[in-house]
Amino acid sequence: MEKLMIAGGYPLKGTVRISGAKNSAVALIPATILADSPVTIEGLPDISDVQILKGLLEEIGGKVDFTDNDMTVDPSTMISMPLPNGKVKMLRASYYLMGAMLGRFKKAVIGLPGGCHLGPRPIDQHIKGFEALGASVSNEQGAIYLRADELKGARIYLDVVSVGATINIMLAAVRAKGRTVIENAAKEPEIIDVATLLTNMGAKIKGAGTDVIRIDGVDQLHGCRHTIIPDRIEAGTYIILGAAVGDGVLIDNVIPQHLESLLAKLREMGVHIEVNDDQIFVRSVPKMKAVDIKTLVYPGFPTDLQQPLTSLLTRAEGTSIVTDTIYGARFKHIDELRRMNANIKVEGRSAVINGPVQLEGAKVKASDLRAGAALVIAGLMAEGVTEVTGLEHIDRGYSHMVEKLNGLGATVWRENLSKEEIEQTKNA
Ligand SMILES: CC(=O)N[C@H]1[C@@H](OP(=O)(O)OP(=O)(O)OC[C@H]2O[C@@H](n3ccc(=O)[nH]c3=O)[C@H](O)[C@@H]2O)O[C@H](CO)[C@@H](O)[C@@H]1O
Ligand SMILES: C=C(OP(=O)(O)O)C(=O)O
Repeated sequence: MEKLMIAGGYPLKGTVRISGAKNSAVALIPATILADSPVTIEGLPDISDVQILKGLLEEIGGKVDFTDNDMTVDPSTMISMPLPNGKVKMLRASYYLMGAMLGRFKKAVIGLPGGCHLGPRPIDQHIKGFEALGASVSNEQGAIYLRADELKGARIYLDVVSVGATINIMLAAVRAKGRTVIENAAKEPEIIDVATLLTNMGAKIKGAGTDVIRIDGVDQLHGCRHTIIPDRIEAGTYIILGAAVGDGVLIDNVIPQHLESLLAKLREMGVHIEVNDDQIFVRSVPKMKAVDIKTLVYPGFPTDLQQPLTSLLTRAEGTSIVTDTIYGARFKHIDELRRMNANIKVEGRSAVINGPVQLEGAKVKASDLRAGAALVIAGLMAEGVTEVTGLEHIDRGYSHMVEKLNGLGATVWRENLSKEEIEQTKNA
């Protein structure tokens, strides 16, 4: 087990290149199951979620080569192996194996997913979709059992706008008989990316990126090459970091339109931002204004950037209120930020942040992926050294974070935990 050491209080400068999108990657990889010949996905991030999914595809008999961020999957030798336990519990997106395996084999057994603990994360809308397509679904001892004699297109209205349910239903529907219409679908860029891959594989999908998606089922899907979109959440994290401690940070390989809600808020705070075609330049300013933020489905402010932004808001003058309408309990980072001298309290679904304060280095623990990002940003802003544990969460979603930070002039390194520290982490 390791901890991340951060020598804080120094300005960062230079260029950071953004990796492929985690939340696309974790759907694109399972989508390859639906093809009958090899699929290559270019530009995948080097993160543990991707490695785990690679292992899961191999468990079901796929041949997978992952070299220099490009993954080629030969799905022709895959079998419908039950996956009730094991690796599926290590990430959220293993739920996409349900839609993809159901679509290909008309049956699947997949353990309930893991991922970040952000309060309750039900999958009732995924199940409603599978049932509407004709599958019988049961939950037995923590695993979902799915079976269908035949999948038939259906009209499905999502009661909750869900990224996961939208993609999962697409995966199950592309090889179903007839037309499926998903209404009240999520509109996140990752959904368009998955639809693009499936279309390149021969699927017939219209409307991805709007709230009505129409899918006309086809009998077979074939191999293709696909380049993943850049990670807007990783990009947003480095933009926030640049706003916090940047003496001129260029974020390279981004799609600026994916980040409009964040850029608007940062401009409101007074942060200096310049946008080019696929780059965003950000520079910190001595004084920033407090702002209120409400997380919403895309194109609203993303819940995944709420935690990193909280760290920056400790520097803003006045009171900021951050309300998470998607995950009302996504505030486990707040206690840790308080250890670093932040003046924040949680009231219901909101965090109330009073600033400005000078953060101070401390020993803190990442409880989930974006809490980890928030603590790294706070560590870079703080005076003194910060030690962050819980790195397995950060490794799920940030490719080569230490190298990227040090490339901007930070002094950040990983160290093994002592036996004593491992015991303390277990008891915490
Ligand atoms: C792997 C992946 O892409 N993860 C992202 C995805 O998670 P995920 O796909 O799990 O999130 P959803 O969009 O499904 O969840 C949105 C909201 O709907 C609720 N809900 C969802 C499904 C369901 O069947 N029933 C239900 O009630 C959830 O509890 C949540 O309040 O979108 C989230 C919201 O942008 C992001 O934070 C995650 O980073
Ligand atoms: C919550 C997240 O991921 P997951 O849904 O994979 O747990 C995230 O990426 O912030």
